[in-house]
Amino acid sequence: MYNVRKIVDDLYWVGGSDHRLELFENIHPIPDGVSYNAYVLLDEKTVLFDTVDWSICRQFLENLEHVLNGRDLDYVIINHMEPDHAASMEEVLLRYPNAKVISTEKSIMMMYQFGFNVEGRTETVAEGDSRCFGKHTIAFVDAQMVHWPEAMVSYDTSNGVLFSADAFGSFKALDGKLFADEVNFDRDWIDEARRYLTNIVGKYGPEVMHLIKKAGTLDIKVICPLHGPVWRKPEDIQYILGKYIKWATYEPEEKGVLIVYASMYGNTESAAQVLATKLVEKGMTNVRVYDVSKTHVSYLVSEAFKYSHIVFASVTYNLQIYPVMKEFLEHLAMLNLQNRICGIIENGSWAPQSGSLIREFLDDEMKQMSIINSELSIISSLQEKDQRDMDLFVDSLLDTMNEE
Ligand SMILES: Cc1cc2nc3c(=O)[nH]c(=O)nc-3n(C[C@H](O)[C@H](O)[C@H](O)COP(=O)(O)O)c2cc1C
Repeated sequence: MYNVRKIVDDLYWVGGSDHRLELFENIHPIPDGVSYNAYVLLDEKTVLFDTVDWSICRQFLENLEHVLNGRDLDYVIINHMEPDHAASMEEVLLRYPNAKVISTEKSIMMMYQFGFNVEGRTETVAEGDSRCFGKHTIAFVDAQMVHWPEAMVSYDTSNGVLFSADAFGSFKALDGKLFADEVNFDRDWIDEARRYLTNIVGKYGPEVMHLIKKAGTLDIKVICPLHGPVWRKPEDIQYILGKYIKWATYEPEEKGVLIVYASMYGNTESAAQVLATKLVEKGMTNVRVYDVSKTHVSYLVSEAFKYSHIVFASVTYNLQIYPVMKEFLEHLAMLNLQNRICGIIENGSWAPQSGSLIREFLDDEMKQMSIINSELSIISSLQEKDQRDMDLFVDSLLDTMNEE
């Protein structure tokens, strides 16, 4: 059965939600599912914007057929070639043999790379080009490295609809609620939107800002992303733009302390909990504590983008940083996270090394990660004798709170 929604006059959502996939990009857990969005414009010509992941291809094709309602499909505009959006393209071209594909040169090259038979059916566009389909004229804007090199966004100059590719997307299935104003986004969606952006696009902050600057010249009324809700209210669009600007410029959303610990037998964990208690007792209640071994790194990355301060508390492991903690640090570096205030707590029972190694990593592999001047080095377990150092550590963290 078809399952479509009208967005504005002439424009329909024909995508779908997927609760089956365990790992997005075979890395990121998606316990709340994900949506794959595609859109159909009915004008003098009919235009499909992007397709969907194989997993919901059948639903998508039923939706497409229903909205076309016996009409032929004239164009397929591909904004992004990642297979979670382009995988069903071939099926569409087989079923609609008159359809032409409009996309960037790099995108069309990738179509051949992925083995799609598009011979004689493609039309290359670049930034500044536009195509008229009747009442609606679509302008094309480069979105290179948001987050692939071939990406573009499409803008309907007649109604202000921006087809934003992966920008402004989110994990989490739609489950019928297509519009951001149909959910409590700041309560129920923001964490999955942040986890999606920071892990999938986080590395490309400058490119996201470049796209946002270009989008700033457009009179955007509706944002139709490839995942997650559609944005149609000015105040909602301002809200998500504000979040994107913070994430893309690596600005923390909140003044607070993210404590991530690596502990095998509970002593470093205990020290992390003592730290949390002392922070709260001194009035800093915006504290989150995570066990690096038990929390998927995509959640830790997302939290690291959210908070202003990060404490890395790690055991030493065969003279190295605990491997799972090192992996977390490497994810942060790969995603270009920067501009955070950090604290380091090390634990070792004969030759503690993790503290100096974490400091070295933050200094050498990341940017503007300022480390508070007091460090805490624990020998096996936190003892009464360590209280003073712990209190100095807490005060040093809090002092930087006021500096910002
Ligand atoms: C497999 C293993 C390797 C360790 N390697 C080191 C080491 O190289 N240097 C050191 O000082 N302590 C080492 N330790 C001790 C831990 O760093 C830590 O002091 C101990 O696990 C207590 O902390 P926890 O209760 O948080 O795990 C090691 C412990 C284990 C189990």
